[in-house]
Amino acid sequence: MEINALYDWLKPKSKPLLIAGPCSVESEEQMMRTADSLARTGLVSAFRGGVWKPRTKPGSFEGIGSPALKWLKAAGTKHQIPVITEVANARHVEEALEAGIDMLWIGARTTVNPFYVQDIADALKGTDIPVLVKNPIHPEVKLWLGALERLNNAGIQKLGAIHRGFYAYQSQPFRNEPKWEVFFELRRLAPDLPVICDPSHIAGRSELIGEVCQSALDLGMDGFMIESHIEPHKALSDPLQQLRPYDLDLVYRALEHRDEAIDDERYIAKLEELRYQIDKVDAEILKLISRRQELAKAIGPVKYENQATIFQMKRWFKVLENRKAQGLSLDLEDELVHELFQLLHKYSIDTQIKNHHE
Ligand SMILES: O=C(O)C(=O)C[C@]1(C(=O)O)C=C[C@@H](O)C=C1
Repeated sequence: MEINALYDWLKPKSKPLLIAGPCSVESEEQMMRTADSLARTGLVSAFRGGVWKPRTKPGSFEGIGSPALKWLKAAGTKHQIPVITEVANARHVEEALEAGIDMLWIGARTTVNPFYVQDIADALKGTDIPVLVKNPIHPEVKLWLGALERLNNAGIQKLGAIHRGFYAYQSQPFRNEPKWEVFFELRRLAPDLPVICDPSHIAGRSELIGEVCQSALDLGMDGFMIESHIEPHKALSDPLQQLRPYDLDLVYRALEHRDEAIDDERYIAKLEELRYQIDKVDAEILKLISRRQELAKAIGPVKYENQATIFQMKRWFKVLENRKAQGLSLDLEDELVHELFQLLHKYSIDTQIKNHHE
């Protein structure tokens, strides 16, 4: 993908980038008062505001719709700050462009559907408006990238991704699971793509937003889109996850900044020493995994000759239970051991199936 560098198209008021504004634009007064307060922080590089809101249940507040576009735009014009809203179809795109909205985002529930994304991309042909794409609700990195590629193919080069977490049945303590590993994979596949974090949708509760922001910075994300409302308790959508502008300012200023590359000799020497040891441990792990796979390969024919199933439930439950207990005594997290052995077991089974078919 041909992607323009983030700060070529969005002048930052602060770094990391901060986009903030209400979940929904509810009235001219609410938008303007929120924007006035946010502008006073001197931190906000763009105002966000939802105009068309995709809600889980019918009967919830679904946004003011088109009339709210001009309230959002007016707030931006007053403070000379670009404004961004969510679009979910070609009609939204046309209306947003006509109202002079400066940037667009595509929501998680739209990113999941290539038909919707293609419609939006077609409607954007011939423009060079910046577009940010939220991750699909489920952790499918190729679908996320696919949406960005559709926009890129339509000529949009001012692109970015928004990591807003992933739906999980009973996610705790957050509303959406961060699954940071999906971000690592996105970075690997598209290293030049700006990625910002939406801690409001991950956290779901305003008191957890600082913690999520710090994690995002620790991992090297480029900025944030955070929901902020002048009076969160009166918000018509997502009241629990919106911060007052004053509190947003406190949260942002408390963050500790990090850089991927640090130019300090002692730091580099210490890092290299520890990485050398990690390399050695990894080599041992790989040798052991290779031995485990060899044993799995040897077990396959024994089962085949005796018409036994490859998957052995009782043995597998015992393995898992026993390894978790061993892990506990080595101070390893239960989940780490669980996931690790799930993976080893999966490949052990795969190799037995493959071996049998060869
Ligand atoms: O014990 C076996 O039967 C194996 O094939 C090994 C193994 C494992 O990898 O640990 C793999 C498949 C079975 O479901 C149970 C355990």
